[in-house]
Amino acid sequence: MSEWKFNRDAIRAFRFVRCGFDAQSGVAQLVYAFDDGPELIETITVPGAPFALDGARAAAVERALRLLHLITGVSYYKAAVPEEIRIDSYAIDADTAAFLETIYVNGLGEFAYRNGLNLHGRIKFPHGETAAPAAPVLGLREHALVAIGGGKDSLVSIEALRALDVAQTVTWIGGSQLIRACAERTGLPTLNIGRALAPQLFDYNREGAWNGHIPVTAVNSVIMVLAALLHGVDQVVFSNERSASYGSLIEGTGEVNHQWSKGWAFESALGDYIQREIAADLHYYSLLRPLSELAVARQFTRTDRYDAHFSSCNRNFHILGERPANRWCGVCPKCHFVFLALAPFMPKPRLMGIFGRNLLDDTAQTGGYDALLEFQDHKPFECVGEGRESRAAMAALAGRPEWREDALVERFAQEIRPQLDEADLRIEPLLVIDDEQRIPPRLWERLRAHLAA
Ligand SMILES: CC(=O)N[C@H]1[C@@H](OP(=O)(O)OP(=O)(O)OC[C@H]2O[C@@H](n3ccc(=O)[nH]c3=O)[C@H](O)[C@@H]2O)O[C@H](CO)[C@@H](O)[C@@H]1O[C@H](C)C(=O)N[C@@H](C)C(=O)N[C@@H](CCC(=O)O)C(=O)O
Ligand SMILES: Nc1ncnc2c1ncn2[C@@H]1O[C@H](COP(=O)(O)OP(=O)(O)OP(=O)(O)O)[C@@H](O)[C@H]1O
Repeated sequence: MSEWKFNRDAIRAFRFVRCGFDAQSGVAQLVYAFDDGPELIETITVPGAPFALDGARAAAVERALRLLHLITGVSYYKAAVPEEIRIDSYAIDADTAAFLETIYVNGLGEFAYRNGLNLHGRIKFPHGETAAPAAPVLGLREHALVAIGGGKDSLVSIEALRALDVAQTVTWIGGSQLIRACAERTGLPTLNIGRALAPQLFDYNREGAWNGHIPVTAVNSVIMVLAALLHGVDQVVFSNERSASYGSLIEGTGEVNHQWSKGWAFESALGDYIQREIAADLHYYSLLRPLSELAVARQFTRTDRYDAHFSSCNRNFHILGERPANRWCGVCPKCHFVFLALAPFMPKPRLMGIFGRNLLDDTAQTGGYDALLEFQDHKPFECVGEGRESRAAMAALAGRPEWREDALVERFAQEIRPQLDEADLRIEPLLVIDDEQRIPPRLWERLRAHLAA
C-alpha cells in the first residue's frame, strides 16, 4: 500500500468502501478508494448529537447515509473516471443504480465537456435484482430545514416561509463566515453542518487528477436529508429557481448545464426517490422552482434586511484560496448577472450601495455581459439566468432615464437590440408563476398568494 501512487491513467476501479454513522458524536464517515490505494475518508458532522434513533428512523438514517455515500463519491470518482465501479460493503437495487447513473452523467456534464471526456455509457453502478421495500411513514414533525447559501435566493425562501409562519431552521454546510453572517441576520434558529473532504483529493489534483465542476447541490441536498432524519423533521427546502433547469447551448455539443443538480429533473428525481426508498413523509422541494431568476430578484428587493450581508459571488465560497475583498468581485458572471437582474426592480442608489460600483457603466465588463445575453457567445458555466432573462432586463433598463446612458445599456440598445425580436424582450411573461413544482400542497396556495403580492 505504501508503494501506491496516484496515476489517473493506470487506475482500474473506483470503490465505495464503506460508510458509517456514530449517533453519539453525530459524525458520518464516507470511505472510498481507487483500486487498492489508500482510503479516502470524507466526514460530515451533524450538530445535535447524541441522536436517539428508534428502529424505523435508524433504518431510514442508514438508507440516507448510503445514498449520501453514493452521491458524495462523485468528487473522488471524477479524479480518475475509471471504467469499473465497485460497492464493497452493501448492495443497491436497480432503481438506485439508474438514479446514480443519471446524477453522475448529468452532474458531471460540464466536467466531461471541458475535459473532452464522454461519460455516456461509461458509468455503471453494480446492482442486485431485488427491489427495495416501500419506505415507511416515520411520523416526522412539521418543520423545515432550509438550506442557506449566502446569496439572494435562499434569503427569499426564508422570508417567504417566515411570512407563512412555517417553523424553520436555517441550515448550511461548511465553514463560510459569509453564510454564517446571513444565517445569524435572519434571527432564526440555525444549524451548521461540518463537511471535510478527504485531504488526499487535493494532492491528487496536484498530481494530475481530472478536475472540474461536480453537482454540489446534489451532495448538499442529501447531507440535508440525513440531517432532517436525525432531527426528526419533515421538510428539506432548497431555493433553486426555474431558470436553473436550462443549461448553456454549445454549438456542436448541445446543452450542458452547470447547474444540473439545481434543475427540476434532479429535484423531482431525488424528491420521489426519498419518498419511495427512504421516508414516505420526508419532503424535499425547492420553494423557488415556480419562479425565474428575474422573479426571484424582484422578490429579493422586498426587504433590505440583507443588503449589507449577502453575496451571490461564488468566489466567496472556495475551500482553498483567496476570497474577494468586499463580497462582490464585480468581474465574474454571477456578479454581472445579479447586478443586471436586480436593476429593474431596485432603486439605483440601493443597488450601487450593495455592489459599491456600477457594473453596467464599466466597458471592461462588455464580454461578460455579451455572454449573459448570448450575443456572440454562450451562457457562462455559472449559476446565472437564461439569456432571454438578461436580454429582457437590459431592454427594461434601456427605457429608464437613470440607466439608459450607462455604457453597456447604451451598447445593448444600439448594437444588440436591433438584431432581436421586440416581442421576446418583455419582462412580464418571465415573471409568471409556474406550476411545475413539488411544494407540499398544504403550503402551495398560500405561497402562491405571497409571491404574487
Ligand atoms: C467555490 C467554487 O466555485 N469552487 C469551484 C472551483 O473550485 P476551486 O478549485 O476553485 O476551489 P474549491 O471550491 O476550494 O475546491 C477545491 C477542490 O476541491 C474539489 N471539490 C470541492 C468541493 C466538492 O464538493 N467536491 C470537490 O471535488 C475540487 O476538485 C476543487 O478543485 O472549481 C471547481 C472545479 O470546477 C468546482 O468544482 C468548485 O465548485 C465547488 C464544488 C462549489 O461548491 N461550487 C459552488 C459555488 C457552485 O458551483 N454552485 C453551483 C450549484 C450548481 C450545482 O449544484 O451543480 C452554482 O452556484 O451554480
Ligand atoms: N454551503 C451551503 N450549505 C447549504 N446549502 C447551500 C450551500 N450553498 C448553497 N446552498 C443552497 O444551494 C442552493 C443553490 O445555491 P445558490 O448559490 O444558487 O443560492 P443562494 O446562495 O441562496 O443564492 P444566489 O443564487 O444568489 O447565489 C440554494 O438552495 C442554497 O441555499
